[in-house]
Amino acid sequence: MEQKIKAYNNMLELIGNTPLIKLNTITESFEGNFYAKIEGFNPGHSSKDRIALHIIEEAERKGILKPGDTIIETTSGNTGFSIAMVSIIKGYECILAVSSKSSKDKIDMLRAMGAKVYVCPAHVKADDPRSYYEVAKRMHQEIEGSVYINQYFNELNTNAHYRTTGPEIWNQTGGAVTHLVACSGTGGTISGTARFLKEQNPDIRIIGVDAYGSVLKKYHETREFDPKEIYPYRIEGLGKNLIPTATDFDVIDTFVKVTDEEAAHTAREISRSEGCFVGYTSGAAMQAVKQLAEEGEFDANSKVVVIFPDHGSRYMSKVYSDDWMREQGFFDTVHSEIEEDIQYVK
Ligand SMILES: Cc1ncc(COP(=O)(O)O)c(C=O)c1O
Repeated sequence: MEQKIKAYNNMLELIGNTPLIKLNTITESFEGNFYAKIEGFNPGHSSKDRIALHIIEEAERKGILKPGDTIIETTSGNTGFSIAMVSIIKGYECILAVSSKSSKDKIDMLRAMGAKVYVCPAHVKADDPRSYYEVAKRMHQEIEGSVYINQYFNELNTNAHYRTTGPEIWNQTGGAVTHLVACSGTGGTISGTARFLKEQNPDIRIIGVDAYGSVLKKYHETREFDPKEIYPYRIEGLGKNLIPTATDFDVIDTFVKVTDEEAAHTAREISRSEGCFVGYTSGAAMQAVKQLAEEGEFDANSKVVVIFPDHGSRYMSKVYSDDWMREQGFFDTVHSEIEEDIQYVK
């Protein structure tokens, strides 16, 4: 009798439908019920798989992309990895302009996935010719038949989450979700997901997470771009020094800012308390949940969904390195240095 082979046709079929997992320990003292959407379960280990697949398939559908064409993007690492993965399977060249703030692990991973990488200085203005935005734009002009994903200014980024992340959360919670807490970088995740959820139930509270050193929170409150809000910070993928059109500020109720230090410690705490190995911005999102709980945002009936955007393995030389934490001054009086857990047997 012929055996039925149970196999996926390729990695792309595994994108999306990530699990929603109840948080138990880290939220123990808070009122309400808390669930994490674990985007590290995507085959490229982050939520960016969703937008890479959606944007590339839309370009194919419109006849913009032909076999062998080049896909160009700016990225803090995750989007690049996802685009490189989709490009391999679909047969495109992939060029990535990345920020020098990205971890070495991330850059090496992009190279491992066959991408051509340009590392650009992180602390220059967005319109500086050395910024990764300007470098990507230039490459796009120079390379014939190239497609520039432009995730910060591409409505398809937001649409990808409107079509996938939003409906998944609605179905996984049986429509009971009361709060969404999500990081905002391009804003695609929070805006697309929120737009879908608010269409189902306009009372769902949408809370964006921003970094100190980013303009997003102030812009949301005043609709004014304030350059005085901008200064260097460490966390990658959270906050921005410009206003992305992929962000729909109208569907976000409020923004919460978190520090680099608290986000880093909270990422480590999630891993150690929930057994869920997550990235730096997951720590930021969870830190925002902690601050909101302290402010009395939740009650016993709250069903809070927090999005954990990527997997912890990408941060071994950053938040999961004690040396790095020490160099940043993150082991201070509030967070004393963790006990030495490694025993060297001689
Ligand atoms: C690790 C990480 N977390 C969060 C985000 C924010 O997601 P979005 O760009 O959809 O706002 C990004 C985006 O670059 C990211 O790389």
